[in-house]
Amino acid sequence: MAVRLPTLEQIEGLGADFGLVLTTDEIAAFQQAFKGPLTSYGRLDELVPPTLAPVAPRSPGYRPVASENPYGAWYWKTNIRTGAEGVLNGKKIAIKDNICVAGVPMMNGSALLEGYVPELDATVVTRILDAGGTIAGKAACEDLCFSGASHTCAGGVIRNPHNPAHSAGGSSGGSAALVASGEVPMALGGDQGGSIRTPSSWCGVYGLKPTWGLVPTTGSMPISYSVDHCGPMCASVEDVARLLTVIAGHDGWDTRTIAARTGDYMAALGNPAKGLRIGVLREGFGHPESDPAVNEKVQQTIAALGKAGIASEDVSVPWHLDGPHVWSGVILEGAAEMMLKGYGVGNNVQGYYPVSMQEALARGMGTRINDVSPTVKLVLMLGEYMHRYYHGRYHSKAQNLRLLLRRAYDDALQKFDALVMPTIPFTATPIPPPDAPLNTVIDVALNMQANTCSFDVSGHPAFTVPCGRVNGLPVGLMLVGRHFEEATLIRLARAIEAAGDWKSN
Ligand SMILES: NC(=O)c1ccccc1
Repeated sequence: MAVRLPTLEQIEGLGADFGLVLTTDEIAAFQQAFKGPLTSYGRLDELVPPTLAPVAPRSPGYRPVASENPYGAWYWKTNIRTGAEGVLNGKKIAIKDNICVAGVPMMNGSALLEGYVPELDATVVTRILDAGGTIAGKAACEDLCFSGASHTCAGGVIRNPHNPAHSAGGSSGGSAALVASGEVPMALGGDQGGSIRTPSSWCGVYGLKPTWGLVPTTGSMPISYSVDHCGPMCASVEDVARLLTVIAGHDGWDTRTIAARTGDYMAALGNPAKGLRIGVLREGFGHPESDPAVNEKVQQTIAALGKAGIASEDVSVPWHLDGPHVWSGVILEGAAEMMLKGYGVGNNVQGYYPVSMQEALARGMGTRINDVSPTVKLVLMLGEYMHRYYHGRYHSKAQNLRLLLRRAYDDALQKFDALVMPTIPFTATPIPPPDAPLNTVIDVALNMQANTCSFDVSGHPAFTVPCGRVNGLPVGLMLVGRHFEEATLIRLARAIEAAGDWKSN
C-alpha cells in the first residue's frame, strides 16, 4: 500500500487550518515536497515490527450469561496458563479489561472497542503467566476507565456484592467485585484518579496503587501517560504482596519504569510494623462530603494500631486540597490528547504502540462516538476546549505544579512512614436509575476522588485497606508512602488486617 499524495485542495485546507496563506504556486510546490517523506511511509508499510507475542497458545474463552455473572463483573471468562511454576501457582487472576490478553476480546468498557481482539499480551499478563498464574478472565470496567462509580460500562452496570443496589466503584469495578464475591483472590486494576482504590474501598478488598513507574503499563489502554498506573486488587495483604512481586519492575518498553526500584514485598509480610509512625492527614477528613461515620471507622483503626505499637500524630498538608485541581488540569487535556485524539496510544514517547488497538479505537470513534458514556463525552469536549481556546496553558501549569504537590507530601513523609486518611469520604453510592438525568449520571461518576486523585499526580504509592462497615457497606483506610516504599505500606496493611475483624464491624 502507498500513502496517497494529498490533493492541492487538501494542502490548501491543511494550511488554512493553521492560518497559512499560500499562493497557487506554493501549494503546488508543497505537494512536490510531500513526496520525499511519503516515500518513507510507503516503505514502513513493507517492514515488519516486533510484537509482544503471547507466551502460550490458548482458547478464547466465552462471555458468561447473566446467571453466571450476578454482579456484571466479568466481561469475558478464560482459563489460560502456561505450565510455568512460580509464586502464583494455583492462583486465579482477573485482568481489568483495559489490559490486552492475546486472543481474548477486549472492550475497555466502551462501545468504541466492541469486537476488538488484541494479538498481544500486556507485559503484566506475560509476567503473571510466567509466574504460574491462571488468567481467569477479563474484568468489566468503566467506559474507557473514565468514572469512579460503576454505571458507565457499555456491557451493563457492575454491582457491589455487599449490596447490589450500590456501586462497586470504578473504574476497576469488575476487578473489585470479582475479588469481593470470591470468584478470584487476585485481580489487576488501573488507577488514574482512584480507579484501583475506589472500587477496592467500596467492595472491601485490598487495593494498591503502586508508585508511578513501578509497574509497566505496556500493552494497556491508557488515559494519560503521566497519571497511568497498574496495580493489584486482592482478598488479602499477602496476595497483594505476591502479585506486586510478579508485576513490579523495569520493562524496556515502558520509559516510566526506567527508575523503578522494587522491594522485597514477601519479606515485608513477616516484618512487624511496630515502631513505624503514621501521620493522620487532617485535610483528608474534612471534606464537605465527608461522612462522620466513615471518619470514625478510620480513627478507630488508627487507635487500634496505636495499641499495636504504631504511633500516630495529626499532620496538615494544605496542598492536599489543591491536589484535585492540579489533577483536573493534568488529566482532562492529557486524556483528550492520548486516549481520544491519540486513539488510545498517543505519541512522543519511546515505547510499545499497540497498532491494532489504535486502529480499533479509531474505527469505533468514526462509527460509534455517540454510544460512549456521558463522562467520556465530557472529557472529549472539555479537554479539547481547554486545548483549543486556552492553547494548553493550564495543562502545562498543572504539570509544573505537580512538583509542589509532591514536595508537600514528601515533607510530611520525612517525619512519618505513611500518611493515613479515608480512601473515599463516604461509602458506595446507589447506582443511578437508567433514566437518571445526564448531570446526575456525570456527578455520581465523578464525585468521590477528593482523597485519591492527588496521589496519581504526585506518584506516591497508596494502599486502601478494609477497616470496617457503615450500614453494611465497607470502609477503606488509605495508607500513602514514600516513592517506591510499597514494602512499608504492606507492613502497615498487614498490621491493620491483623488488628481486628473488619468484616463484622
Ligand atoms: N481512571 C480513574 O482513575 C478515574 C477515577 C475517577 C474519575 C475519572 C477517572
